[in-house]
Amino acid sequence: MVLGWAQARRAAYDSVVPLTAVTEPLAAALGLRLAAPLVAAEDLPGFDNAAMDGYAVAGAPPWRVVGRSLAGDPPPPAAVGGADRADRADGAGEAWEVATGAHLPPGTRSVLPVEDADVDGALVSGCVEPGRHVRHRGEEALAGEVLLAAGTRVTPQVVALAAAVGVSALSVVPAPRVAALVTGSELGDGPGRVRDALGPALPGWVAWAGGTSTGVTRLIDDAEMLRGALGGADAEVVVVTGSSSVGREDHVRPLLAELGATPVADGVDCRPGSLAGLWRLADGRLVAALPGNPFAALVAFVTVVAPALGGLRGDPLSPLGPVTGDLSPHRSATRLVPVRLTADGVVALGHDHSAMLRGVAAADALAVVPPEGGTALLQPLPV
Ligand SMILES: Nc1nc2c(c(=O)[nH]1)N[C@H]1C(S)=C(S)[C@@H](COP(=O)(O)OP(=O)(O)OC[C@H]3O[C@@H](n4cnc5c(N)ncnc54)[C@H](O)[C@@H]3O)O[C@H]1N2
Ligand code: MOO
Repeated sequence: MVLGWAQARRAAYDSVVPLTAVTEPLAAALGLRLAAPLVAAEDLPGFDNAAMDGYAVAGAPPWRVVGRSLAGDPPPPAAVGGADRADRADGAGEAWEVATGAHLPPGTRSVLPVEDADVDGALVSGCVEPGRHVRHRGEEALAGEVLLAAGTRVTPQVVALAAAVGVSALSVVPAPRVAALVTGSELGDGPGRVRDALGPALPGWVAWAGGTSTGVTRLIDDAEMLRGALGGADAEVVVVTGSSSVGREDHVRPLLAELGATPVADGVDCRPGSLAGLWRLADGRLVAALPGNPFAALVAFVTVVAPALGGLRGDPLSPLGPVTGDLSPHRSATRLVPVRLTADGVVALGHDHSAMLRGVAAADALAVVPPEGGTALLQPLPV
């Protein structure tokens, strides 16, 4: 069934569930969604330590410097005495010179920053509140504590937190794999042929939408070749460009019907991109039809492929914000228009027919213009 543009986008998203979780090292998990909560493996910090370069002390000044604790040093021995000054000839408590991040020597409670310290030979004095400039074991996280919920996107900051709490691998929803089949006997270089614009673009579109491209295969217009390539595509989503229309050599829809594929969207009421479609095969794979006309193919990609990939990754379907601008609607269908963003709204760039590329290559985004001339929305473009 032909769906409205927003309906098709929603249907593509709703047609999938997140892929089965995998465990990945931190670097490979970047950008994916947590499939399980992030749980601290260790306390953070792992031990009481100095928050400033200076002197670790206890009790009232003055203090006698008895040692040095640098970051990375083993914990200093116990029995540092801030309180035992009564035993000392000069009446001073003890201080340890400490670096930021160093173990806080046992018996000390505060760190006097070096710039606040008066040093007189082996004696240090200065003013510091009890407990100041100390980071306590577990004050940010305790081992076993849930730090982030499942569904959180693994940003570089999440990677940093995981590493800090001793977690080196994460349970994540993997990126869906996408195989591209670019059909067209006319494609190629030389007189009378048409240069392939989509094959070079598809890996970038897939990466932008959060998929992993497994490769682009060029096919001539042949039903059996398409059947073979579709059957052999090892991916969650197969994107077929061209061959989506009703001509003698347009094999996508007849083949999908023959295979008994279930339509999610069979045509979209938009211009360009009306021939876009998405189906589910009996084996669970999705097949997307992208019209051969390049701008139409991109519209189809953002309409049905990108939302499906988002759903497979466990991403939410992002709401599209309204835009204003001088945008002329189509009489009956949603129009997608390449636009540039300005402080006063959007400006249509032209070159926006189905077979064109100049408009969209120069555009910041697409304006999604409803037929009745209501509020237009801003659809981001692959970057
Ligand atoms: N009788 C009808 N004809 C057409 C209809 C229709 O409703 N009834 N719809 C038109 C629309 S809209 C589109 S869009 C195209 C879609 O055609 P196909 O998906 O079947 O694609 P092709 O026929 O193979 O190619 C169309 C056009 O695009 C060029 N092309 C194809 N692949 C590439 C590529 N990889 N890089 C650059 N250009 C490509 C191809 O040479 C054709 O010019 O159907 C209309 N016809
Ligand atoms: O699918 Mo055709 O684009 O309507 O441009």
